[in-house]
Amino acid sequence: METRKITEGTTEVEVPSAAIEDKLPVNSPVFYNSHMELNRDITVAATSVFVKENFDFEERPPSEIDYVDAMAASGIRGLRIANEIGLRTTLNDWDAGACDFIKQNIKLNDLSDIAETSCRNANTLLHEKRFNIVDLDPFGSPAPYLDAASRSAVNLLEVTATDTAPLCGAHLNSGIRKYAAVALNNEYHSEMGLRILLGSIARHLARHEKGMEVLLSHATRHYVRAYVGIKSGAKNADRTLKELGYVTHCDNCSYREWKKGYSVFMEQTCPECGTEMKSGGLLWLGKLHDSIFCSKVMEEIEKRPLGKKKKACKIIQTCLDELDIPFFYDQHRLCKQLSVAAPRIEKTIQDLRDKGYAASRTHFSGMSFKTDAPLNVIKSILSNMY
Ligand SMILES: C[S@@+](CC[C@H](N)C(=O)[O-])C[C@H]1O[C@@H](n2cnc3c(N)ncnc32)[C@H](O)[C@@H]1O
Repeated sequence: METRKITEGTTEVEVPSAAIEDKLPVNSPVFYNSHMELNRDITVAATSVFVKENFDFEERPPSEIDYVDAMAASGIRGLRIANEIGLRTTLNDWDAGACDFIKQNIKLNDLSDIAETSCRNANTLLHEKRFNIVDLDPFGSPAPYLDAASRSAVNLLEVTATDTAPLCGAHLNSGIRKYAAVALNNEYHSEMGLRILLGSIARHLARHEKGMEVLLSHATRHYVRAYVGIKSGAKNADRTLKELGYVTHCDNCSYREWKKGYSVFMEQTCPECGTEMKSGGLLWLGKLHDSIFCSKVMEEIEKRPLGKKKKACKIIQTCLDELDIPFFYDQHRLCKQLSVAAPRIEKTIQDLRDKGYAASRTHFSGMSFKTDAPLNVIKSILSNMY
């Protein structure tokens, strides 16, 4: 089989040439997606910050903190964690061909003292063994692995989901089956997807009497990614579950309301235009980022030799600047409803701030913004009628 060496950060791995050349590397015996280098760059920076800043890890050398790359493929993600941060790493994949590549790549990076191969079903491994940090990066949905990962993870859980159709409401029933939640497929569907995933993670952790704190989460290209710090104990689990709730949305005029809680009463008729509204949930209505954590991730990205430094900085900076409330407004959609030309997004944000409201751009979409202003105020500003 023809293979090629590729480098990400300061780590080199050998992968089948077919994995690099194919547009969708489905014909390769081992999966490698170069488009996910950005995701891995952020993983290295975020994991490094978590380890440095975590109280529980004080005085412990990185080689005593264990990280599992539960779906490792070539091993690139976990090898970067071992090589670039020095954590004790388990690289797991149930595919024997992938494990051959992992073994070879451990040797290639001279990491045999801190990295080991495991060739098992991720669920079996995670149900049997606790790891300080668990990383899930499956094909498609992480839903089948969330229970085992929630049981295993002691300090940090990192999850990628590429099944955006169920998460964002495009495949409604699939989303209900996988995440036990109704996702609304409207203009803020990317934020909906991230919040549905976080809601599901919170409920899985709660079963194991663990709460969570969202340190960083983002929706980028075809995937969503979450980094959640774990707080063990029933009280923390109960506190976390209080951040879940429901949203109602009017497709006609974009009015939306959300409420935390399990038995909340919400208006079904839009108070703005009288249209029947749609309800979504259960989803995470808490914060999507921790600003101190994100500032440190930003500094870490700046310091490190990362291939996608510029893009990574842009994502984290926008997350940092983003008003951390649900849900963003799509300016084009609002302007279409009003039959007015869309102004520059900066102007809208400034106008909202000038009227005393909080407003910001959002990492979810360049043509959208977040604000605490009511819909009627936003619309009068957009139509220059305020
Ligand atoms: C998306 S790839 C992982 C990519 C890798 N983390 C990276 O950053 O390049 C998913 C991998 O999970 C493996 N996999 C799928 N289901 C699994 C399971 N139940 N247990 C263990 N590995 C699994 C597949 O063989 C595949 O190599």
